[in-house]
Amino acid sequence: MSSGGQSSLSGLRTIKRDWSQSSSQSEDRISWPATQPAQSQSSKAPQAEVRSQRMKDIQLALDALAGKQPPGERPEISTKQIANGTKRPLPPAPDPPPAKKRQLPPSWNEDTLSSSSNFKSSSKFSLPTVKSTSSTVAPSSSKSSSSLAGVFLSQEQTQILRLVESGNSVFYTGSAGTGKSVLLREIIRTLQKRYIKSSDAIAITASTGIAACNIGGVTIHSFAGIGIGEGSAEELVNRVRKNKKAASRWLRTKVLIIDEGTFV
Ligand SMILES: Nc1ncnc2c1ncn2[C@@H]1O[C@H](COP(=O)(O)OP(=O)(O)OP(=O)(O)O)[C@@H](O)[C@H]1O
Repeated sequence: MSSGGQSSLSGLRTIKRDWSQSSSQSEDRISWPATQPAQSQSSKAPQAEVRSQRMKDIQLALDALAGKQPPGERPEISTKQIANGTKRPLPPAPDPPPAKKRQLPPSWNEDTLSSSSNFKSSSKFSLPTVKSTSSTVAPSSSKSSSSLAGVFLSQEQTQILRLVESGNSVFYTGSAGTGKSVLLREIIRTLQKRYIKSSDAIAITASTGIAACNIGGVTIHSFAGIGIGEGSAEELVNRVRKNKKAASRWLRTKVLIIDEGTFV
């Protein structure tokens, strides 16, 4: 190995190395680019520029040795790709398809839609018309506007309703599903209209709590103020007379309705 020097403006010297003694090291031999010799002593090139050029040359040589590729030809790997574990550069994303223009029917005029006055008229929704149904209680004299739509009392139901309206005490019964509850709701509706000023005039009761809830009333025992109803009739009457609230209820009641009365 010999070392020699050729003076340059940067102050560095070209080192010549003899690699012939070791063949195994020949592959790693660095081909140091030769520093451009100073053309003349009187050159005014700044030392910093020459020094940076020298450093670039060295860097190029090192990169070429390490990667076998010039730095400019190596693919750029972003930090994102490294984080994702993908070292290969991703293919460029395809261009998004062009936005399709909505096709309007030929009868539509876009100028018409853009006009504010016409827009008001076109945005007027036409909801389906709901036809109100008036009282459907059969050919009765009472016109109940709040009765259920589509319910027409049968002839028998209408007959019972008329008896109640006339002030008669009525007991009606029938098999399951014969329309007793429907009739009772109509009776209550009719009487509530008649006694609209004194709501206490109608006592809506039932023999059981569930039956009372179905018609919006209370149990007959609760209304009467007799507790569980133990004792003789005289004893119960005396108990009601002593209960001022219960006695007052009895006195104000004009109509007593008892649903499921057969269970009392
Ligand atoms: N006049 C009517 N018009 C139309 N539907 C009716 C009429 N009367 C009763 N119905 C129908 O018949 C069915 C039975 O009526 P409802 O419940 O009043 O009978 P119910 O005698 O009280 O029965 P249950 O004794 O089991 O309580 C119900 O679906 C009711 O809507």
